[in-house]
Amino acid sequence: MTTDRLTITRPDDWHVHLRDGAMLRDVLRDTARQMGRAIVMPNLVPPVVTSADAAGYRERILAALPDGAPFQPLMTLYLTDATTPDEIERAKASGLVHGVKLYPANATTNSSRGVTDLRNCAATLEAMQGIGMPLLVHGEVTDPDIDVFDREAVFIDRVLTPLVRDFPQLKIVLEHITTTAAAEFVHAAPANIGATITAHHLLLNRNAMFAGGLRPHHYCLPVLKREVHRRALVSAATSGSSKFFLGTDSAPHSKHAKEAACGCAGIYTAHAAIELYAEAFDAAGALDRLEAFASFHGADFYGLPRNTGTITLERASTPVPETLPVGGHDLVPFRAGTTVAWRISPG
Ligand SMILES: NC(=O)N[C@@H](CC(=O)O)C(=O)O
Ligand SMILES: [Zn+2]
Ligand SMILES: [Zn+2]
Repeated sequence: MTTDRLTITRPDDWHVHLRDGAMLRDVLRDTARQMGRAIVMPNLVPPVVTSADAAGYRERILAALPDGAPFQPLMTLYLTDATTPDEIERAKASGLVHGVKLYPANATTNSSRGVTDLRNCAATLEAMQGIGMPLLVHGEVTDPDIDVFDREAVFIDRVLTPLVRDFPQLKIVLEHITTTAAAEFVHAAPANIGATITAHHLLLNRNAMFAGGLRPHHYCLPVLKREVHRRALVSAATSGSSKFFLGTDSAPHSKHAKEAACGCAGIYTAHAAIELYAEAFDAAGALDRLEAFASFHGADFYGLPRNTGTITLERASTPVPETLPVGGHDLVPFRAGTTVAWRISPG
């Protein structure tokens, strides 16, 4: 029997880029339309490195929210070589900061001030472990000798495995996992290790970057992988394991920044996020597992209450515009000019 309507507890997005300035208001509307809360990434220019930065950014988000939207931003700090244990204490005491993000220096968009060597952060990681502040990880090595498709797997061997050994109580979220290696690592790890999975990594393999020509709107980091990896991610997301939860990594860049000689990494999915996950779960015959993945596992991992409201999804082929106006520029959303198979019921 196929399900055409599905009511679930309002989901949360445990990894999203809302940006700042002119872009913020437009992308926030998409996220706030469906998500109860979101873990907001700190890779602004300049990055969100102190609790004071996070509090200021949170105020700008709240000011940009549509009236009456029941959305709560959950703030993060950007870890640098210079982040102190005191800053972690302040972050915890603020009650606003829910994670600290590790970007290996130059691994991805706006990561130039990221960590050059995790050994510089030992005292800070110790403080995070002690007070239960999660470390959120962009898990790719930056060594130019490592093939771009292997950067996540090598990160797990070289960085994550020793990190878990040295800080066994540290809560860690391996963000936007893309490989069998990552799914297996997280499955086998203790309960303090979780992972987010994006909709686009559940729906696409790397062929999508080269379908009939170069497709910059399918370029993100970590880059799309082979079909065998996509299948492993679908298995993990639909397994029912509480270690895996929804994190869109919706990462807006303007059309001109993507369609360029050196195009930016990032895929925009916030306009249809839960709808795209519904497609992926439906294709796997696992719609009954969507609610726990989207609305329970993340909240439980972060030690936050589950949302109480609901949303209803209905099966209906829904067009996606060629472009969306975002901050005065055109942005090309995921599925631009085509359709998504689900929509949120208006009534
Ligand atoms: N995922 C991406 O391709 N890009 C993200 C950064 C990130 O999450 O690595 C961005 O900020 O644009
Ligand atoms: Zn990342
Ligand atoms: Zn991201």
